[in-house]
Amino acid sequence: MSHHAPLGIAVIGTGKMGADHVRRVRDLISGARIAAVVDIDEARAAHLADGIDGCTAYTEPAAAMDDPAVDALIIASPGPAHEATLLDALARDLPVLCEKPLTPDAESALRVLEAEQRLGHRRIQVGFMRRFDPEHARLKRVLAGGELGRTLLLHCRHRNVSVHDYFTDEMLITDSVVHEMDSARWLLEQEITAVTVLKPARSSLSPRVLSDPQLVLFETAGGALVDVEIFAASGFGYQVQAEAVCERGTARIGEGGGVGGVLTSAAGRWGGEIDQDYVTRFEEAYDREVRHWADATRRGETTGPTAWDGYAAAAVCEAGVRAQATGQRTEVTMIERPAFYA
Ligand SMILES: NC(=O)C1=CN([C@@H]2O[C@H](COP(=O)(O)OP(=O)(O)OC[C@H]3O[C@@H](n4cnc5c(N)ncnc54)[C@H](O)[C@@H]3O)[C@@H](O)[C@H]2O)C=CC1
Ligand SMILES: O=C1[C@@H](O)[C@H](O)[C@@H](O)[C@H](O)[C@H]1O
Repeated sequence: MSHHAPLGIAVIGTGKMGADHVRRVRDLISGARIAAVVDIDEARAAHLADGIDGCTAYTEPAAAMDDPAVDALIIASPGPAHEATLLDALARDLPVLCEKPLTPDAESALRVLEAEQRLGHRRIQVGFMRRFDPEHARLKRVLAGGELGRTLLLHCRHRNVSVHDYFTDEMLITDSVVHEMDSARWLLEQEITAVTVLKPARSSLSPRVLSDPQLVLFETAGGALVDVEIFAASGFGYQVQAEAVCERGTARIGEGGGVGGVLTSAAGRWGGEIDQDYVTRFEEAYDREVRHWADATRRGETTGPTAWDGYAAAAVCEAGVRAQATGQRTEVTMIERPAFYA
């Protein structure tokens, strides 16, 4: 498929991320337009469609997929809804940008992986947008450059101001730490082999259903250790930080506090602002991610993070959820990487 007419995109799930992707495609992505929006909340989709020329609102993902104006999909419904939509999309050979997680557990991710392989070509890009973040890309280049030697440790901090009211302990792993699963695999170019989860005293300010914060430890195939602090309701700001400790030095990102990292000195104080949300902290990454996907799709290609990457993260999530529940170090079980995803 090579597109001259604008690529007609359906956005499935029009909550926080979906609505942001709709705005992004509408305002920033050349050669693409929003042809449909889908939400089980009929009023939400209808309200969004109202402001966009030639956009139809649906409550069923499959109905949008059957709309001849729709060439490709962005899936931004919650993780547990992704599998059914992905399988329907693959059955129709539609290109998809699927928000992370691909699916929340390994078995469902494997079903998606198998369906894409049966189709015989890649159609899924997974929304691991940190790979498109300039800071993460610089860290990747430094580590790949080899001057610092092997990476032995990766210290990560992942702090949200707050989370949706439907957030659970499990989602700390499958919805939040899933980002570090992907960034660690990508930065270190190694699979994660085991997960341990430790819980300090919970913050009395976090939602009662959450044991928040938690400390998650990954072991990797090459012997590196990755520790991740996940603090879902930190209250004060959005921070994603990483420091790689290598044989000949360290490299760290995420210290600037986001919003351009401007440090001010005034009125007897110094400091800067901290982003309050991923929507601003990763704005450039999302823009680059969606542009990359739309451009590749118009060329008839699928690139970026693969369904294999989504499956690998889901396999680690599954071990992580078990480790969280049992307090035990839990080994990751995953299939061999199929040649299809080499
Ligand atoms: N890459 C990133 O940094 C981020 C990714 N996400 C991901 O984006 C996705 C959506 O997250 P949010 O926007 O925060 O959630 P949200 O709760 O704000 O929005 C989800 C929307 O999907 C709708 N929905 C639920 N089931 C559906 C179905 N089967 N079909 C169609 N619509 C359905 C809901 O009614 C709601 O409007 C999740 O996969 C999440 O992990 C979310 C935030 C940041
Ligand atoms: O993907 C995201 C959310 O779904 C998740 O819940 C947050 O913890 C992450 O920081 C954000 O990037």
